[in-house]
Amino acid sequence: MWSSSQASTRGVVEMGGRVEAGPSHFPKRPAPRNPARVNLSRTHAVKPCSAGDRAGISVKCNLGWSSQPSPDLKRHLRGFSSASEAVLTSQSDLRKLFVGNEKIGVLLLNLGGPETLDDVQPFLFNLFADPDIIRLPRLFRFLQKPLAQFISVVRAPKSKEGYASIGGGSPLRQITDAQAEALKEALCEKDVPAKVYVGMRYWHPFTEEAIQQIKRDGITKLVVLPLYPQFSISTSGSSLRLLESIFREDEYLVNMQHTVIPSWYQREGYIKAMATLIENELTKFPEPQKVMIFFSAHGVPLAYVEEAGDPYKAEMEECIDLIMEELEKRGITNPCTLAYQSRVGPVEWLKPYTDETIVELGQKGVKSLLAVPISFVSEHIETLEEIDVEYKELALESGIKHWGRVSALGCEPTFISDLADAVIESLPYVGAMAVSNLEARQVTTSAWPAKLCISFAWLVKRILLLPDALCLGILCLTK
Ligand SMILES: C=CC1=C(C)c2cc3[nH]c(cc4nc(cc5[nH]c(cc1n2)c(C)c5CCC(=O)O)C(CCC(=O)O)=C4C)c(C)c3C=C
Ligand SMILES: [Fe+2]
Repeated sequence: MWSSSQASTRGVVEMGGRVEAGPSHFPKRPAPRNPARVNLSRTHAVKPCSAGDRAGISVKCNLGWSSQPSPDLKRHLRGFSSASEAVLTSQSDLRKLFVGNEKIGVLLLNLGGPETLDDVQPFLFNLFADPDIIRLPRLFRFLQKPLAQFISVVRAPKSKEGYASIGGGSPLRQITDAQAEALKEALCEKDVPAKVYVGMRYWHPFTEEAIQQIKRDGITKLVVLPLYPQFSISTSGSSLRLLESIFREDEYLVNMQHTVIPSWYQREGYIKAMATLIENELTKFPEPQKVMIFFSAHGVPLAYVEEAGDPYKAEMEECIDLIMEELEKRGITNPCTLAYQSRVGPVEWLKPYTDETIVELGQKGVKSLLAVPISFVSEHIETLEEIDVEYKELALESGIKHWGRVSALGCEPTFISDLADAVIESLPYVGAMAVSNLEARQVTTSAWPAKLCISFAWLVKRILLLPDALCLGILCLTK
């Protein structure tokens, strides 16, 4: 098991070994229970399915809607049913998935990013206006938007510099669109024709726009798939909460059958694809077996995990255990370490921090480092600028001689095929939204601890680099 301090040291101390993996192998490992997950409808953890099921599927289908399950789909679902207690048992159950003119849609949820430098400030406004990013006490909710306006205006110049250095905007939209297209094709090849939509949280195409298109297209069964492998309140949670509020207001959507795949970091295809990227990158080092595999995950404030029950850290650690187990099966036994990057604000975030860990590794004599971004499946500002430029420079200054970085998965075929399988395996769970779930979620939300609410003043201080006195003023305001 990982702990904050272990993560940065054990792999180093035990050069040639690595931090011990969890006790079981991943096909049997259940997803940890997740108290903070949004219950949009019937969320479920999709379990890995056998690679053998996928072999030989080469049926190209025409675009359009299927009204009958194909033999391939039946085989998929049968495999899933016997392997992991899926709810469908008979042919007539299977047919229920496709009666009449059912239209399957997949909604990919992602963060979104500014496409031009002019978009940066309004993008930041949307981000900071999100109560899952900056939480204000109920009494001060009316300040959310003015505060977001203020912070976004002050932070924009620094953010713009970052986006300017990676070509003038975020590549997220293009990459996510390409992933959507690839997923549609993969589903089609598996004989499950579906439309794939992209709904971004903070920039175009916004989730609301995707939902309008889903309604115009008359989708009747929707699979909601956040593009974050691990669940966090601040990412998938925020997107699902927004979606839930959109659904609640809309009669069509309340009645539309849907399901949510809340996280999928434990899936075999994803784990194998990550392991392959690492394996390939290791060969580029002069002495591959001596390279420290350095997993760098996006951080979240510690209170999200410790107070609000965010499963993010647990899922991250399990994910890394699984990747290392897979590498071990391939005879790769390099040391590894996990650290968290991109913190904003002086409140404590998940530790160890990436920058501090790099310096420590240098001091401990590590000479070769392979950075592996682990919390996101697209290239973005934090891989292209923070890791490739800032952390690389820091590493070289700290005595690291050889630096490498694993690319984000993007449209890697094993990964996309696995996402398609996740969608197919989720179809038996598609069902109508239960009102009681909505109520349950509202209770969960309002029960979030007050500590999260007041920590925002410190966040604001750090984002704006404000002096302590002013920060204390903001803090007093919120108490
Ligand atoms: C799993 C991934 C992410 C988590 C968890 C996350 C939490 C989180 N982020 C901020 C503040 C900012 N994030 C910004 C950009 C950004 N964040 C993620 C992913 C996660 N964030 C991505 C992929 C991106 C980049 C998008 C792109 O355009 O390429 C930014 C803006 C960039 C900047 O100015 O630095 C901010 C600010 C908080 C506060 C938080 C948890 C509470
Ligand atoms: Fe972020």
